[in-house]
Amino acid sequence: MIELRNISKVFDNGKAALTAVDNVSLTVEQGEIYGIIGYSGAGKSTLIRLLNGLEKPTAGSVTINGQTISSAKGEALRQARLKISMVFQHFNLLWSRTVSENIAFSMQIAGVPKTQIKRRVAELIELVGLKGRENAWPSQLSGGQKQRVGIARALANNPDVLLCDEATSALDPQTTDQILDLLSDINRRFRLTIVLITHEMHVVRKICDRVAVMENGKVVEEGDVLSLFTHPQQPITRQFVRQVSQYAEEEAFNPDLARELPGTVIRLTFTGQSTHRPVVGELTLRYGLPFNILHGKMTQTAHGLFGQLWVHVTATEEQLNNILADLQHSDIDGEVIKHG
Ligand SMILES: Nc1ncnc2c1ncn2[C@@H]1O[C@H](COP(=O)(O)OP(=O)(O)OP(=O)(O)O)[C@@H](O)[C@H]1O
Repeated sequence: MIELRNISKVFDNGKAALTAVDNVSLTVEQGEIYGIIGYSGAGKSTLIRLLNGLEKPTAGSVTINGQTISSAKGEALRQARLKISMVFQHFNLLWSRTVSENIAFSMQIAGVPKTQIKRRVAELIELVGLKGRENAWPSQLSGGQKQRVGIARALANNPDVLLCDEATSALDPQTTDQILDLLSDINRRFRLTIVLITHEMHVVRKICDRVAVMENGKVVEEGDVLSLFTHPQQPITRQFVRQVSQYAEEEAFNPDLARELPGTVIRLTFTGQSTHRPVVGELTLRYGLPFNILHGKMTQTAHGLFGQLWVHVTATEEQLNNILADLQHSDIDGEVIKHG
């Protein structure tokens, strides 16, 4: 659906060159919610502007639905951009137009007949939950309502791709969740491909299928959300994972606890179906050993739960090997973090 091949963007003001996006290659599948996370200055905004053709890459190509956006010009680029919509952090509404008029605007520009516009606006108002607010002015709306208008407006021309640029960063946590639920609902109902950029891991955890982590213009880590949460490889990814409250630093397992105990401490990491199994109970019954739970945490993502449990047990070498084999068999990652 979306293919970025070796994309680089260098800004050169004559004195110094700055590489904002550095050799990025990504593929986003049709119907996916794809997150791009990074701190300020990582290159996310530049990357999203390359996706909708607002910036031309210095090197590489951007292809959306088989069309090469990076080399499209004039009318071809204009037509392609009609199918790539954007939702902004600060809503970017027209303040002198009502809710309905804001939503209608891009259809008027595209020359859609009036009766069709009226029907589509009513449909979109319903979809984003703004019934009764059709004639309100943007200044009369809450932040969440403004973003609902922004989303309705972005959907007006039935886009193939919805780009969200920090769409919830100006909202409070409760409103953020409502807007994320709306985006997730739209994605499911219309199989609309969504690419969102954010600096909040909560957004990724709540609605993304896959995620790319950006640092200094590069994608340093990429994968499905559950794998990234359970096996973050890069220090920056670990920092983002810790951002999510359940994984906050103060709730991390205290390694001193393991050092003081005789025997073995195993960290179990489970995802998906394995979170529903009474694993510790099963192991206790099978081996007749008392497992002591030292620490545990669970996190919900768009693809189900994942969790980690730290257990302490005194077992023979043979029992321990069997326990680890059993865990592997049940799709649970068992890591001995202290032995003997
Ligand atoms: N038009 C431009 N001219 C020169 N430098 C630019 C331009 N646009 C972005 N940059 C630089 O490119 C780098 C990446 O910026 P970008 O806005 O893409 O990052 P970001 O991850 O979106 O951060 P933020 O969330 O703060 O916008 C920054 O160092 C920025 O100063």
